[in-house]
Amino acid sequence: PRAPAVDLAEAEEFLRLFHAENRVDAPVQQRLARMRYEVDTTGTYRHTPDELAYGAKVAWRNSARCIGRLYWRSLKVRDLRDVHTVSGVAAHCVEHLRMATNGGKIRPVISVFPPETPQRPAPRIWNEQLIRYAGYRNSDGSVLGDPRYTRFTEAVTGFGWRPPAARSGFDALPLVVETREEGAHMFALPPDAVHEVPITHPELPWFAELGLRWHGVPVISNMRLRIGGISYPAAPFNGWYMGTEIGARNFGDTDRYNLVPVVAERLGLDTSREDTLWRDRAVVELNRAVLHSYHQAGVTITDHHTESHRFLTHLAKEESAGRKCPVDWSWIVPPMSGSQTPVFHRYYDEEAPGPNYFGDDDATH
Ligand code: HEM
Ligand SMILES: N/C(=N/c1cccc(CO[C@@H]2CCNC2)c1)c1cccs1
Repeated sequence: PRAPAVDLAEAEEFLRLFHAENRVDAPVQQRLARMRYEVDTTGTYRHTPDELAYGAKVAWRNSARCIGRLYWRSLKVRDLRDVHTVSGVAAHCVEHLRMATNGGKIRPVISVFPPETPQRPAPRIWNEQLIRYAGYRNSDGSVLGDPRYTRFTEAVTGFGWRPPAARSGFDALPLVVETREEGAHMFALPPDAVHEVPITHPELPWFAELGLRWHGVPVISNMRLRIGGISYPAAPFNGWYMGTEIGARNFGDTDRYNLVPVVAERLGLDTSREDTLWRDRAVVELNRAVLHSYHQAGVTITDHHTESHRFLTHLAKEESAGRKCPVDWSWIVPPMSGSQTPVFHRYYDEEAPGPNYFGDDDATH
């Protein structure tokens, strides 16, 4: 059975938007006629490089959960729609890491691999992010590394992946890429493509003894880019981190590295009762260490206060451009000190128009 043809309404809406927001010499009717002909004869249609680049940028602009949208126009779009093999996808993902890292001055980049078409299914990347750390479950139930990835670690180990001789809490997992023709294949990331930051504290020397580090560049690789009815399931994109993602969530969540009690003890805080606010004091120091370390290492990072102000600037710019800006308050408000940021104290529009990025849990694919 043929895959459902492209949603013509979504395709037309996108092409009209592209023509409206960009200086395009050809009349939109011609472009629409060509698209309809392609959909009728092949069940899909191909975006021009300019349409693809614009679609990826607008999908970012439409991402209601993203606080970092002020720079949506600066996204660097890599058109990799002619890369169909697992080794080609893997090699370009490594190149993506190098381009995005840029010696620490991180550049927002997206790599767009082939879309789903009736003729050929798209390549798929099974990692949630290009760089994630292994989680090794010990017999006593304790975990070395990131507890979020114990199942992924067991799966790739079953596939033949071998951890480093000396396992650590920060061993980068292999990339898993699948195509219909070749099946799923694993690729180790070259260590020099994984830029890492050692975590130290601006005033507390003992912090370094915790032996913490984190990778510089976050690259989301499990979200589907949808543009004008076309679905690109492999389109890894990166920005830079907001410190709270590492300091409050990756290091702070009890089902992740769970470091708040450790830091509280080393700070000598009274952890015997909740109302000493030991958790709040420890998570602040954890976040100060993250921001300090990235600044020391010359790796781009932003704090949740600065990023909140930037986001409200973006919101004002969108409103003066006559566009609605979709915002999911529960994601935009940072996971610590919420009411200390200006994004907390207001309401927003919620509905998100296309193009957009979709997670697997999102209803519409
Ligand atoms: C340039 C710096 C950027 C910063 C500081 C930033 C910041 C963030 C943060 C803090 C989140 C919430 C993540 C979480 O709570 O787990 C987020 C979500 C998101 N960002 Fe951005 N972002 C940036 C660039 C980008 C780019 C380049 C794209 C895509 C082209 C993007 C697309 C998204 C999407 C789709 C989400 C929601 C993810 C989901 O629903 O799971 N962001 N961003
Ligand atoms: N700073 C970032 N943070 C994230 C952006 C989107 C998603 C995520 C991770 O989301 C996971 C699923 C829900 N929380 C963790 C993190 C960026 C990654 C890629 C571009 S910017």
